[in-house]
Amino acid sequence: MVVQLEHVSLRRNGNWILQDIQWDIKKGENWVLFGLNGSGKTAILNLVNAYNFPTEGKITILGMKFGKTYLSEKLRKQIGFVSSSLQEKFYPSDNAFEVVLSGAFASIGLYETPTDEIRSKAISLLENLGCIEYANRNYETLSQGEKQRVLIARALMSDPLLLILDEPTNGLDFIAREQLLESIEKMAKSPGAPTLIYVTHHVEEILPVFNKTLLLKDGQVFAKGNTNTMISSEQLSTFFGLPVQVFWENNRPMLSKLQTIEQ
Ligand SMILES: Nc1ncnc2c1ncn2[C@@H]1O[C@H](COP(=O)(O)OP(=O)(O)OP(=O)(O)O)[C@@H](O)[C@H]1O
Repeated sequence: MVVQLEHVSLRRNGNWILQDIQWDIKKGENWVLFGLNGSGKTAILNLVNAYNFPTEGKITILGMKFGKTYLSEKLRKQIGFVSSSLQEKFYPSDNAFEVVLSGAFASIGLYETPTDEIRSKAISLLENLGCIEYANRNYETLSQGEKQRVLIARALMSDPLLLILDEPTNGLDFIAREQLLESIEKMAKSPGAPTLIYVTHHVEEILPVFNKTLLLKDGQVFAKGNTNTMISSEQLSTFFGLPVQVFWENNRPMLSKLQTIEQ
């Protein structure tokens, strides 16, 4: 089991943000965590990353039970995390290559001298993710889409067993989004790829490699299972409380509403 959440609940300022979450992620599965704004997606990720501890319930990640202790450095490196909120944390003067290299040391900024092996690994990840041509550019000069790809390459430097992609297409235009999704699909299909969790509130971004989906609503699991059953007109109409239609084209879903939404 890669991730196991057993009856997990989280309370903040007197409110239950998550309630009784049951979620098992097995090797060979890639999950979409789908929910509207405020449904608790970030709260779940913060638990899986061990940034927060649950108020109730048990969490086991990569065979390690989380208690009220810090994660070992080793386990921390086995969980990759890519989020647009990370983009602000790098030193503007670091180039893309240095940002990727820093992933080998789980550091922001480069303080250790990378070995030749680490350097060649960074180069091949930059190539695989289609960012080699801007490897020497300052990170701050890259577009949002370019930054996201560099961050994925960085996360892969430590050979994570679990990689969390938190709304990675935020702020991307259609072309940049599709390019990023293609890179993610290629990476997910490559040998030794990590188990993926893809967090989104856009149905259109769900790639065929994401065979499982958890629908999160108001801090609770609304439903979970195979993506094609979860992302269906029937299931999503109940989920949104609004009649919607899901169309599948080239193994990708598209969503359209069937009536006006009352404000
Ligand atoms: N420290 C806190 N105290 C009180 N409420 C909180 C706290 N942190 C989060 N919340 C609330 O918990 C709910 C879930 O928040 P969370 O950020 O996990 O949602 P989300 O699904 O990631 O949303 P989005 O898609 O908008 O990022 C929200 O209603 C939020 O206001």
